[in-house]
Amino acid sequence: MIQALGASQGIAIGKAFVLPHWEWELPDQKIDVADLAKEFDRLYEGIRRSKTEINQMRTELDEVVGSEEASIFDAHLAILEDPVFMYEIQGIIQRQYKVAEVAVKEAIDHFVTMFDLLDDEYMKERALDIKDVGNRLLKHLLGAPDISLPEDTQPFVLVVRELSPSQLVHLKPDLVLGIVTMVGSPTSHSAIMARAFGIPMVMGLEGKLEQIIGTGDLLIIDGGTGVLQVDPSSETVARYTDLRRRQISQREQLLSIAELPAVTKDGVSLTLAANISSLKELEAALSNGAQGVGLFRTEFLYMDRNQFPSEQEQFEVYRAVVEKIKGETLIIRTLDIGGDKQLDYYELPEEENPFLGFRAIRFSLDRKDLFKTQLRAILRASHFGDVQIMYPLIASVDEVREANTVLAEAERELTEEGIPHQANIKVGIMIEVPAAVAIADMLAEEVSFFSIGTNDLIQFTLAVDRMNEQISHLYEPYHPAILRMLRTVANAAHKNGIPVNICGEIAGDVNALPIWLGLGIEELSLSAQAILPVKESMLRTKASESRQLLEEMFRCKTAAEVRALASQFHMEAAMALGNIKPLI
Ligand SMILES: C=C(OP(=O)(O)O)C(=O)O
Repeated sequence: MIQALGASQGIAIGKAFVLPHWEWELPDQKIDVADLAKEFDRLYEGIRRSKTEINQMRTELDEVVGSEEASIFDAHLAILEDPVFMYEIQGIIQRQYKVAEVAVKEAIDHFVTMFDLLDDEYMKERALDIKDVGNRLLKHLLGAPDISLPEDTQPFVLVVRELSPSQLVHLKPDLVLGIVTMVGSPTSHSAIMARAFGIPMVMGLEGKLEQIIGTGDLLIIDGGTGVLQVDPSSETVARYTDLRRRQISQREQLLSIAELPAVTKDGVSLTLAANISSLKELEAALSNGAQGVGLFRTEFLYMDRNQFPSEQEQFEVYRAVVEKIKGETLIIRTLDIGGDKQLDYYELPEEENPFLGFRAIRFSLDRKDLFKTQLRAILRASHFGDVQIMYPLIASVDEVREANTVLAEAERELTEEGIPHQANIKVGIMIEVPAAVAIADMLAEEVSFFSIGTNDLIQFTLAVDRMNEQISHLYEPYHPAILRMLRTVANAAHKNGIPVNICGEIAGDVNALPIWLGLGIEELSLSAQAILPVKESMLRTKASESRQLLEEMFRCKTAAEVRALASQFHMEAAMALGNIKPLI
């Protein structure tokens, strides 16, 4: 068994097809000075063909999975128009008299090496984009065919060193059972698209691909746990076949509770809202019974494009979302850029610790022009439904007040311009910085709700980088320190009569449900796939028993003890109903 990173849920069992690395032989010749112009013409023709092809793929993808995913190709077009990339290629041709193919290859290698050295997940993804675009350009210059997948064979599990979005777009979901890549992280564009296509995927295998898997090997991949089995025994195949069948039928059965209210056995309700970053994700969330949106990560509207989105563009998206959720609440988080989320068209300063740096509300308060544009768009959308605003990474009362001053200005402007919007829009904050926990009582007096961003709160509290695989075992949501922080925040909020939401990934862990019920949390905001499992858990859980369990958890000194209590509670409730049997 090999442990990799789970990037797209689901189990795939099938024969491997190992995609060869995209490498071509390049002509080993120099050009005459007199032929320079001709060589540039060849380069420009290659660029033109590459752009046409990318535009075609963009249109195809738009039809299949939607414009959000298709916009990945805007980043590819931007590379072909990037003056720095182009100067590098032109410079090599002009100064070293190298043919266009060699110049393109050297430019790709130069930028990819530079980005890889940065040891930054985002830049590594950009390196992958450059390689993808550069290879396409090379293909056109050389007149080489596309590397194609077997079309007329049985469905297979695709194994590839790294997979670019443009390779992924050509995959036929009914032929590709699953995907294994050596390189990449679950936040990469390829992983996002695999999830959109519903193809199970594991990423980040260590070692040499060809030493691990060969074409024709039988593979099992579990995109939920990140487990990969190469040439498994017949017992393992039978076990995973059964697990796969049960996962599929569990998902189908769960759909039957999509319309039921999320209420515990003893009548306590908890709103189960959705975390989304696009309209496309909203559709999946709604079909899973989401009650509104608890976290709209707006930064994705700012990514994969060439400039900041205008007020009108943002307004149209926010309005479309609030209209789609029909009377439910939409919580829009203002731009949380920085950290691992960068913009191609705006250079954020290079930082030693970007997660602790110039990001989120700090960026917005520095660029009040951009912040006000976003607030105006949100306010305008608030005329069409229940929209609330949420500021990210708040660490002080001052930040809330300063942000509210910009909000008041935006509101005044709209009033003066006669543009309709909701008066006194509700404003809440993310609680994700330990300082905000310590002053939660003071912050609670300033805002209408809290939403605990456990992803960041855990990394900051435990001093464990959430992106660092080497210390991922220390990233522990069930740490007693985290439990205590959650209690501090819940108590401060409830004392001031404001609700508390949880929007970090831990909200989707069914074992954690008694913690939320015990603390009296009002809303969980979840990814689409997590909504129904959590609801199912709620329907067979008693809030009164959860409160007792939480008391016991608070007496535990280690995360392992807390975890054991949580999972035992969950298993007992499930087994009592006879709807869970141990999976493995
Ligand atoms: C929801 C959160 O924010 P992010 O978008 O950074 O995951 C969080 O930190 O829990």
